[in-house]
Amino acid sequence: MMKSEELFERAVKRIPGGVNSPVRAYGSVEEAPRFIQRAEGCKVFDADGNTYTDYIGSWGPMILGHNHEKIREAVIRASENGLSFGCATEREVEMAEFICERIPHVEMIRMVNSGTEAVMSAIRVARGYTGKTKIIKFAGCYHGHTDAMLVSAGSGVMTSGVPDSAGVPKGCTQDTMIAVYNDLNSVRQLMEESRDGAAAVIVEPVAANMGVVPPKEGFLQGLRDLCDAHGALLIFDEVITGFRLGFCGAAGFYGVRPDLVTYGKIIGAGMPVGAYGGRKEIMEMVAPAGAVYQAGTLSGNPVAMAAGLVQLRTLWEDQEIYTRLCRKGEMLFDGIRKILMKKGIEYQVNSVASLGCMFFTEHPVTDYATAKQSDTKAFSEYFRYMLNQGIHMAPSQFEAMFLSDAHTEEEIGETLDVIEGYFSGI
Ligand SMILES: N[C@H](C=O)CCC(=O)O
Repeated sequence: MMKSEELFERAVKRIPGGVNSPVRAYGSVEEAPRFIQRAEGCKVFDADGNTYTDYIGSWGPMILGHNHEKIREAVIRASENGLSFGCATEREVEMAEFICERIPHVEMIRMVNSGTEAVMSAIRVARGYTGKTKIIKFAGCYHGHTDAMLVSAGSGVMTSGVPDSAGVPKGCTQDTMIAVYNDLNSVRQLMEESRDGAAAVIVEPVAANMGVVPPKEGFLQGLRDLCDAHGALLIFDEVITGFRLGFCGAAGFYGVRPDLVTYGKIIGAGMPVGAYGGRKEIMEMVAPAGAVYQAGTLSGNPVAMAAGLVQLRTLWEDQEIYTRLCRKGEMLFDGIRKILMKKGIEYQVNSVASLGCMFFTEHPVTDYATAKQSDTKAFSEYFRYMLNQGIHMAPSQFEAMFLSDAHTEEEIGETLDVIEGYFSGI
């Protein structure tokens, strides 16, 4: 028996489904996921001694690659002074200054512990600021597992085929309105239909939790205009795109300014961190400055801040990283497109810079409904083949492939050879 199987046998007895997040499961409690022991650069190493080229990247934060020397050293140094104080520290101020002085739409920021918390808090602030309750979200976008956002959600919720979640009272979701991604009319209609209007529109500016679905030309600006016309705030959930598409995230990449932005794991270079920020007059609503309550013992944790600051400084000081990431994205995703074309297969490849995915469908994927047309059985076969050939990807059709600065052209080329091998065999 493989070590991963042994570990999984133990895990399922004590951890629901044997995993601490559903997206780590390989589809059933019968199949053990590979248990990862360590990672370096773009490689992960499992408990059975296998090495993989990794395209999960801890679901996004490993922009510089795994176990980056400077980040590791910062964590070790910071931890020598203690792990958590639950009190104000200089590093939190450095982090807030570093971000606010470089990202024009973030005038004030509050650290939290995850993207889920960041979204939950941003929504509360939007409601407090506007005095309205309705929130518009898009089918297939995933904003963490807070009750109000578990409606037509992407990521693991979409993979499970159960779009909402048991245990969420109707009262928690009755003010969440669902629009169609890339369809401004659906947003306009919801805004016009709701009596008091919406407090906010929240969107993944590049949807990356129903596979990768880029915004159509004008979609994000259209949301900005609709929000302005109807007195709603625009919230960009940049948990995946923030500091990845460019230092200013999707807002900078597409030139659209949100009122609030949410960040996640990237700010902590993989440590458990989240943050939300935006216009000063809105953020000043947050306690203790204002009347919107939000708190957290571990928020702004000194070790996480130390790790995150090194990652953000490195990204800021060497912005060529973004050019390299784009080049690698082109190499991988255009490479897949070429293979498919050569083989006469009409699957869709969607990508933006270092994010992308292949949909197992012939129809263009622009929203939740079209993403769901993908043949998930065929994807699962492909996933298993890739894994056995040393390519580590999310086990779901509805997640992104993440590139890092540590992926070399050689490794991307090897990945393309494996993909070509798969499509030569079917
Ligand atoms: N797609 C999710 C967030 O980015 C995957 C992470 C998780 O739910 O564990």
